[in-house]
Amino acid sequence: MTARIIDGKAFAEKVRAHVAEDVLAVKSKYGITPGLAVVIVGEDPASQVYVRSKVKQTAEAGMNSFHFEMPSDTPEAALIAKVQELNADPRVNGILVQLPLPKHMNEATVIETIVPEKDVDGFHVINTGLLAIGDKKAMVPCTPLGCLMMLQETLGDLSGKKAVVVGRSNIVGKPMAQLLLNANCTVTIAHSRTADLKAEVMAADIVVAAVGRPEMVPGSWLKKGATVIDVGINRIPAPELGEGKNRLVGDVDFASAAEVAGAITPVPGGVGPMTIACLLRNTVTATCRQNRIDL
Ligand SMILES: Nc1nc(=O)c2c([nH]1)NC[C@@H]1CN(c3ccc(C(=O)N[C@@H](CCC(=O)O)C(=O)O)cc3)C=[N+]21
Repeated sequence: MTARIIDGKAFAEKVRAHVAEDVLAVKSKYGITPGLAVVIVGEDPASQVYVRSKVKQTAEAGMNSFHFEMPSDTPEAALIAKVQELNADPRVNGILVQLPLPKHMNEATVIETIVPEKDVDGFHVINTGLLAIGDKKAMVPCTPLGCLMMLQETLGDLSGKKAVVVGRSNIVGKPMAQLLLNANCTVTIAHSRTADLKAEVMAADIVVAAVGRPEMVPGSWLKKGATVIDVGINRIPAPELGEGKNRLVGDVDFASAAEVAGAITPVPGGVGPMTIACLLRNTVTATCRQNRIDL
């Protein structure tokens, strides 16, 4: 069997085109331009590519993009003051504080400072709680939302499917499990202490891998025909490409998994582009809610 490749890049382009249409409508009907503010503390070279495409795609969607870089030794109080300033700025509809933050900061304290209505990452406890009770007002974290969209596009109705989420982070694993549960899947969350990970994965129709360990899920663990969503973005040395070169791999061993799976997302070109598209989508949603606009 050779799996169907789920083209996240192409899907994300469609989502962004739709977002651009909505932005145009909000502008022409209400004279409002959605604005997204991104705050980055310290310079993490791995996030540079991500930030650049985020800024570029915000502009392409016709939205305003506000960008703030603060040095890594910024006091937490100064970052909180910045967030409060953005909370109060009517041109800013969405606020993203790039994670991880430097170790001297408490991430939860900073995230809880963002007003929930502008929390386009969906990381605020209010949004986490709204998602947990299945309330449509929840801002849903971008990566799990992108994964859900790809699953629905691939499988249609997810009701009754057995899903395993490998990884229990607050930003991917837990919200992913909530979304799958809200979509009527039977959900297992597996993690580093799971007794028999292979058996859990083997039982699943849907596998979402979000652990950050390069190629840790081999094809031999998969049920035949399973749908595999690979959230991992790992940079590993690739001497075959030349000295000092790297390549991107997921948390799933793509070559062996593609022999067994029914459909699978590639890395790159799978979940990553969908994450950014969903961030833009969330920013438009936030703009409409803040201005009581019904598109
Ligand atoms: N508050 C916060 N929200 C985030 O959503 C967030 C964050 N912090 N911190 C960093 C991570 C990382 N992240 C990525 C999103 C898209 C790609 C992406 O589009 N990747 C391309 C490849 C890019 C490349 O070639 O390196 C792909 O997978 O095809 C990557 C990484 C969002 N993050």
